[in-house]
Amino acid sequence: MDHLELWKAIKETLRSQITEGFTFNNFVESLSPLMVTTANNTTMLYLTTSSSEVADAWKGQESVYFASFVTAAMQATMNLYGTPTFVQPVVQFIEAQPVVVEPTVEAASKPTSTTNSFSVSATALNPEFRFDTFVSSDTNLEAYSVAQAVAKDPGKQWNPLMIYGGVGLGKTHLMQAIGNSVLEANPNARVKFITTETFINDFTEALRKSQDAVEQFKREYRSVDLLLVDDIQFLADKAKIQEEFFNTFNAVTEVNHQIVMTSDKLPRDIKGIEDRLVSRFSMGYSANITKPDLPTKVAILRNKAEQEGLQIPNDVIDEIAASVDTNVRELEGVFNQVVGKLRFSPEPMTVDTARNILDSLNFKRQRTVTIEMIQDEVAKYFDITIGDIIGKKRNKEIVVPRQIAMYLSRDITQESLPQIGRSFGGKDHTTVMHASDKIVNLISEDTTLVRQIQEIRENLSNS
Ligand SMILES: Nc1ncnc2c1ncn2[C@@H]1O[C@H](COP(=O)(O)OP(=O)(O)OP(=O)(O)O)[C@@H](O)[C@H]1O
Repeated sequence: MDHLELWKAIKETLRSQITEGFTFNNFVESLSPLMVTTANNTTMLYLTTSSSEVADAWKGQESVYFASFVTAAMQATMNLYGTPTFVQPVVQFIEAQPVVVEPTVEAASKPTSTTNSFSVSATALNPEFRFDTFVSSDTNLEAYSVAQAVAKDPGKQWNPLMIYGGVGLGKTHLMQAIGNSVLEANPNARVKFITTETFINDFTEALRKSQDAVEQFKREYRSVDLLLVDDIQFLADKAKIQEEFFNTFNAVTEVNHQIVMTSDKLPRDIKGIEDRLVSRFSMGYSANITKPDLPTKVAILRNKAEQEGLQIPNDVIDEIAASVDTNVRELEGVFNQVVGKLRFSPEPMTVDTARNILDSLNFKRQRTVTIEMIQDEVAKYFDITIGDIIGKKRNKEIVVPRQIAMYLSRDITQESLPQIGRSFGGKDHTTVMHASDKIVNLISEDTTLVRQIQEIRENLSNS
């Protein structure tokens, strides 16, 4: 769907949902779609307005009202078309002439013409990705602190900086926060943010065009003060591109300019990356970001609500945070959906209405499962006693359930091996390790065991 069709469909949705709101209609009518892009599983719709009042309203206090309506309608429209991405409408003020919006990854990487002209891509930094909008906690503190140090003194101690971790955990946010911070301190700094995909596209395009284009590619990629490269795992198995990246890397770091990269894992764990690149990447500092715990998720949502001027009851925020256990991108997406739907709903914004919406979106509150709960469930399932589970009997009818309980305790709870051992009648941590390894090995060949474990898991989540 292009930006025109998407905006038309959104307007239809808005029309069918809004009964009052003359001002709102004026607001919607003053917006024009500029382009739509999708990156990092988020679809962004850029809208422009020539009304400074509308632009101010979008940014100011009224944004609570306008933005959440437009976001919810955009999400509803995308859902209708079966596109499960997260959405973000962006409104920009333009004066009489249209402004040129810097192309994002996809737009930028497309060839702009069929002539021989060549230009490398420029991707704008997201102005929202700043240090002050990033919630730091134990799960990202190391990356957050080093990123701040790099932003303060780029090209010095931590070069290159590699931020690695799972999908949607804030790697791009932190990396761009460095860029935004460097530009704030020095607006003339040459900061270049690209995804690895853009690098590959640019280089391939330059090779296809001419030697001059390749020279231009080299000049532009190598003459930066700060190079931010997202998702370098996509360099894997691309020998020619890796060679060019290696040269770019050397050119930038040799003159003490800074490189920051993100990746889904440590470079040495990415298959298909040449050793010399792995060794270069390991020269600086690698910082890991892991999944946020519950207090961090709550803090992220409170922060978001505050930034957007939304009055959301604390228990509603807690309920959303406890229900999404994947990553921050999904957490924010679910938050937007729940808050958007609550706004359309005639029901008051309570934890019960939020719960109903979460149920309809298929998000269940994650309960904290304890070792004791697992022992209890396993004992019930196999019709034995807790005493058997934590005791020392060696007959098969007891030993296998005990091993299953240890395996599940290791898999589901956050407890350490020694702690699990203590909870099983003071056993050694190696006993727990062997027991759960045994089950892991058996799972691959024993379908009855797989079914039993599955049923116990289901019982645990339903109890
Ligand atoms: N600690 C945090 N505080 C505030 N917002 C966060 C935090 N972590 C992640 N986010 C938000 O979550 C969303 C996803 O983050 P981001 O795009 O940086 O993830 P990523 O790790 O780069 O994911 P991917 O691997 O898919 O590229 C962004 O909107 C970001 O602002």
